[in-house]
Amino acid sequence: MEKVIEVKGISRSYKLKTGLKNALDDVSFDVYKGEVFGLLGPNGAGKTTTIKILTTLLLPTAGNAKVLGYDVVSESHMIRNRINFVYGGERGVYGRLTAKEYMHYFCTLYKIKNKEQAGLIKDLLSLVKLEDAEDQKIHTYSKGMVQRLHIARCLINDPELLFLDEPTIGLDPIGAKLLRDIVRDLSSKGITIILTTHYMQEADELCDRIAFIKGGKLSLIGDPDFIKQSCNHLNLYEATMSIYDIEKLKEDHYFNKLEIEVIKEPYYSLFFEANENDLEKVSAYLRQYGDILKISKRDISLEDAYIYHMKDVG
Ligand SMILES: Nc1ncnc2c1ncn2[C@@H]1O[C@H](COP(=O)(O)OP(=O)(O)OP(=O)(O)O)[C@@H](O)[C@H]1O
Repeated sequence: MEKVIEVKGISRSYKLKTGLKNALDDVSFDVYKGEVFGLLGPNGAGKTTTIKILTTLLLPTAGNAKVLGYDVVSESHMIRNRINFVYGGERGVYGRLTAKEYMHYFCTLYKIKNKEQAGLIKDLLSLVKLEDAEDQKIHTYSKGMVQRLHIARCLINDPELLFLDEPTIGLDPIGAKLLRDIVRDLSSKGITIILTTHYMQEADELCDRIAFIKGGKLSLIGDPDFIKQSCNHLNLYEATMSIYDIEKLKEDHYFNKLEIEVIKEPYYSLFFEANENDLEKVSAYLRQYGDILKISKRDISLEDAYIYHMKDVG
């Protein structure tokens, strides 16, 4: 498989008054052509720093990285024309322009020939489902439309590699779904995509492989199933039952990470982790609190795995 990104031991530190801050610490990974690769981690983990280094906007303080075969430090000029990026919640749009005018402006910046601009703009605005709003001024756009316009803009230079940093942040569920559909569409066209997101369901849906990053270090890398399987030892249950002493149950240390949802008293849904792997034994224990209507072991989600692996992050 062709590697489009090769990261070898990159670090990035900042000098602060309080000492040296390691934003990235000896991170290594590869990304293959055509992948949707997710970088997941809490705020301040080092995701944006990684993306800035790979998009040649920031220099690493140690290690090296190649993008499309070129070194991000010494050959950055060879990389820039062949990649593009969108930061979530990006402002930087010119509200008084229409989408078409905005795209023409960027086409000119990207030195697209005048006679090719109209056709390209039409195709790109239609790809991001903005064809009906192309003559509308951008300040009338919803957040989701603005975000899709950013995507259209970053496709002008026909990039082989796209960096999307929290592309669905602040979007409503329909706007976010539209954007995910576009990401899938771009991926099916062979564009390699590096994605950061705080939405685990989104990462699970879109990413071929995922890297967990915390405290500037890469902690786990693999496809979503592999990441979930890393938590196979967790015994997660969900139950629907009547409970007559909910306070007693809340204090029972048999249940870890207990979440309780009231359906209609005395009926509740319970979500919890137990040290016990045997459903029968867990059911027997639970019966002291009431009658069980339904109980099952729950599959491990990417969010479960994320919470487990990030648990010691403050
Ligand atoms: N210019 C800077 N000077 C000092 N520290 C910085 C600078 N830029 C980033 N950092 C620090 O580097 C660490 C990594 O930041 P980064 O923006 O890469 O995190 P992130 O994973 O993208 O977080 P978020 O999810 O909040 O976007 C943070 O602790 C941040 O405060």
